[in-house]
Amino acid sequence: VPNKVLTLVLIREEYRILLGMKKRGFGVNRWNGFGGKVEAGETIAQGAKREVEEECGLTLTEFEEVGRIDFEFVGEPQILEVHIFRGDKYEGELQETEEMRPEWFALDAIPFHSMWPDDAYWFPIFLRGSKFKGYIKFEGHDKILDCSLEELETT
Ligand SMILES: CN1CCN(c2cc(NC3CC3)nc(N)n2)CC1
Repeated sequence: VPNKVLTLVLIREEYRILLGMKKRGFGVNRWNGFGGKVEAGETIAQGAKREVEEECGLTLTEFEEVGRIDFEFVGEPQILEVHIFRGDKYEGELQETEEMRPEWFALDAIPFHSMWPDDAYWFPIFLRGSKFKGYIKFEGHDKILDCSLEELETT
């Protein structure tokens, strides 16, 4: 079964990061970056930029892919291949949408208890500016069975 390619964008400033409270669908009631599926005819980066606009109204003007995590769920054949981007510069007005309620968080107050459990493992690598790739196996949506993360060159 081919992987399902998804995007995740974390817009980060010096001392704060932009997250959105997911109001419906996959990951509902958890804070997360912005992202979604990659559509036919668009690159992964174009898909990432589109999802940010759709989910919070901002237009990314500078962003780069910094990580990739393959997620497996016990009992499900399809791997989620999540491409993670750091958003550096943006334009536009932050807005709440049907999908997401955006909010800025201080880097020392990231609400990990209300996020996907894997975030606590790879956010520290992301926040020190490293590139990374990993594989994380879940049982359901709350239990991590295996986690392997590799830090690549430091950007
Ligand atoms: C489009 N979405 C869906 C997937 N996603 C995930 C997934 C994730 N863990 C995986 C066990 C689910 N952890 C974060 N932080 N984000 C990014 C946005």
